[in-house]
Amino acid sequence: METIYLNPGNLPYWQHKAKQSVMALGFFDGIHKGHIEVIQTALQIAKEKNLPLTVMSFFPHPKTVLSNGKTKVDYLMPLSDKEKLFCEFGVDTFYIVEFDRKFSSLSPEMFAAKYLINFGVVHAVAGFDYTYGFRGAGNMERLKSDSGGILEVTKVNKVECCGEKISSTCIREKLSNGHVEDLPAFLGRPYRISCTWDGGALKVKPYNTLPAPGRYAVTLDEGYQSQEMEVIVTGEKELIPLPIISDKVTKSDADVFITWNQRILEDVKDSINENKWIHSSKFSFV
Ligand SMILES: Cc1cc2nc3c(=O)[nH]c(=O)nc-3n(C[C@H](O)[C@H](O)[C@H](O)COP(=O)(O)O)c2cc1C
Ligand SMILES: Nc1ncnc2c1ncn2[C@@H]1O[C@H](COP(=O)(O)OP(=O)(O)OP(=O)(O)O)[C@@H](O)[C@H]1O
Repeated sequence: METIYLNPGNLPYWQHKAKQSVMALGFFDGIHKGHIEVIQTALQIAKEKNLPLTVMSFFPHPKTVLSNGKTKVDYLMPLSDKEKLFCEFGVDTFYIVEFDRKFSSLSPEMFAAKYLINFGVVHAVAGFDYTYGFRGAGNMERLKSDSGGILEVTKVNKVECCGEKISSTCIREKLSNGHVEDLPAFLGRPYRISCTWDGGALKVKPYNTLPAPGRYAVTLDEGYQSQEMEVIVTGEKELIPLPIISDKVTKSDADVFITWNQRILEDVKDSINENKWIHSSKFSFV
């Protein structure tokens, strides 16, 4: 899979290079079951038409840009994880448009012309609530006419869980309430974040969001080995591993993944007191 960052400077070059494709559209933070339905629908159409599958997303999040940085978005995954998942799904090209004020003020028709038609898109796929263009005025009902009737358009119906639309927003809410055990039903897999282990602390990498304070059962994955353990998330958003680990994790500055299985305790004060020594001394897993 090829990942292409689009900005006004390189747009003509990539428009010229682009081949015909079926394109899935959206921001896709966290890649939940609704997003997967959009990608799989687009993949099926691409196979039927014998065309490559492309995805067009944006970065940073429109809410952050349009609030001049005042609204902070708790990203569910960094772009690198999104890239890996899209690659596994069979996406051929992942376009990431630099979302800035100038781009946001494009009319729906201009977006369709410059970013879809001029990119060789013959069929666009997005969810029932996808919007585009200045003030989000474009929607799935008008995408065909915004493209001058050229595009074929497929609208994916709402994917729900327990009567609720699955969305990145509701996953962020579950995280902020510590309900990590609910997330597999929304994501289709458990919630996972990337960290680095420096031999003394677990540091959360940028564009990953911790759940609410509490004590959690997690799986720590170091690439070649994984182990069940517990961690504490403090009110200061620190991530403290508890030393109840079976195998040794020896490497310092290692990239590790934490999969969140269950919250065991909501109130972390007792857990932190029990494990005071963790704060006072540099420790390694035993
Ligand atoms: C060309 C373009 C212009 C946009 N302009 C705005 C805007 O002015 N205001 C806004 O809130 N969102 C704007 N958006 C964001 C969209 O409404 C929408 O949030 C984004 O395309 C992601 O769609 P999704 O949330 O359905 O994935 C724009 C998007 C595009 C593609
Ligand atoms: N539950 C869903 N069912 C069907 N399509 C969906 C669903 N959620 C999102 N989509 C579609 O997936 C694409 C990406 O959507 P987007 O990134 O806005 O997801 P979201 O989960 O709705 O995010 P947010 O909560 O920030 O609005 C869009 O085409 C959108 O319409």
